[in-house]
Amino acid sequence: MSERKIAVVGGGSIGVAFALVFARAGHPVAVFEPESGRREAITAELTAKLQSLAEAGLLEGTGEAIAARVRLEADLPAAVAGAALVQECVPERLEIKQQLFAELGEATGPDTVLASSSSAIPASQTGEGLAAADRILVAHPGNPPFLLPVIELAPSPVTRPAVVAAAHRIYAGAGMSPVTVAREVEGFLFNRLQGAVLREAYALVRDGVATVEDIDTVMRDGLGRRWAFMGPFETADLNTRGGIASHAQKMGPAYERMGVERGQHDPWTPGLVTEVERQRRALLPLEQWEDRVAWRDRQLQRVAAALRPDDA
Ligand SMILES: NC(=O)C1=CN([C@@H]2O[C@H](COP(=O)(O)OP(=O)(O)OC[C@H]3O[C@@H](n4cnc5c(N)ncnc54)[C@H](O)[C@@H]3O)[C@@H](O)[C@H]2O)C=CC1
Ligand SMILES: O=C(O)[C@@H](O)C(=O)[C@H](O)[C@@H](O)CO
Repeated sequence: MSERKIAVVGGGSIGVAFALVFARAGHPVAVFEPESGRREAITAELTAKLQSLAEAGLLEGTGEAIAARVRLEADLPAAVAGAALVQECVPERLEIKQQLFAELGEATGPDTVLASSSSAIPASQTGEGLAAADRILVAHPGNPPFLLPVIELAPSPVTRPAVVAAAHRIYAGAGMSPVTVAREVEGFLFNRLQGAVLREAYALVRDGVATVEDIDTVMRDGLGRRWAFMGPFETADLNTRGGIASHAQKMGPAYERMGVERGQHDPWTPGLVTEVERQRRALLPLEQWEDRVAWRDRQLQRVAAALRPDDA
């Protein structure tokens, strides 16, 4: 549990979710939301989410005690005063974020981490020209962050490493799974991966290959089940005897042709496959492959049981 204050700026979908994440971890949370209708809805939304988590057995402590740590502040300076970290959760519009971060730079001390929830806008754009740019980074969650623990930390080239480390500690301490994006790109990791799937899904509908419903069924009843507990590399590694190098040999040419069809020629070159194989073998020696495949199937059984309809 941490007593360090967190400020959430923007009380919409993600702002309320982040307020829950940090309050659940014991932080006092200040929320600044300028729109009165939204502000009036925040407490009830927070309470409802906490109650649902408690009913699912996913809450340590009482919802009331957690909600009591969240306070709505009437103005921005009061909300961010003394905060260890500010989580920006305003609309995905560069001009709004740039204006806000200019205000945040003025209203906070040199040790306050300024984190943007942005889905795709790099910190180098959000903090462009600001003295506080060296303490701005993107900390992008999946929605909702109180149930999807991954958070991708995307610093700009001028973000101080100590700021990234401080952010990592705070998010990890709040039960999240921080990953650090090594080089600044639009959309970071989560939305680049999600975008690759969505681009193909839209193209398949455009070309009359499948319906929206059938494509979602392939994801829900297929890929999504495996991806609920494995990433794409571990999935491929366990799909093929011999591991991911064997998978690349068997499937690489077909995936390359599919990419060319979409105007994207990114072949899995021998050097790239060697590097991916090196990283995978460091995580799972081939002699453990059979055991890991058995683990995979046990996990899929758990997922199947969890998703079984209540009236089954
Ligand atoms: N909704 C989602 O699935 C996810 C959203 N994000 C990102 O999080 C950010 C917020 O997204 P949402 O919560 O969905 O948006 P939202 O529209 O639900 O909430 C934004 C809130 O910010 C308030 N706001 C507007 N200008 C403000 C200002 N200057 N200062 C303080 N508050 C202000 C609005 O009144 C509104 O309540 C966006 O950058 C979005 O891309 C990131 C991950 C997932
Ligand atoms: O999909 C998510 O949860 C996030 O990666 C997002 O950024 C949002 O979906 C975003 O694309 C829509 O606000």
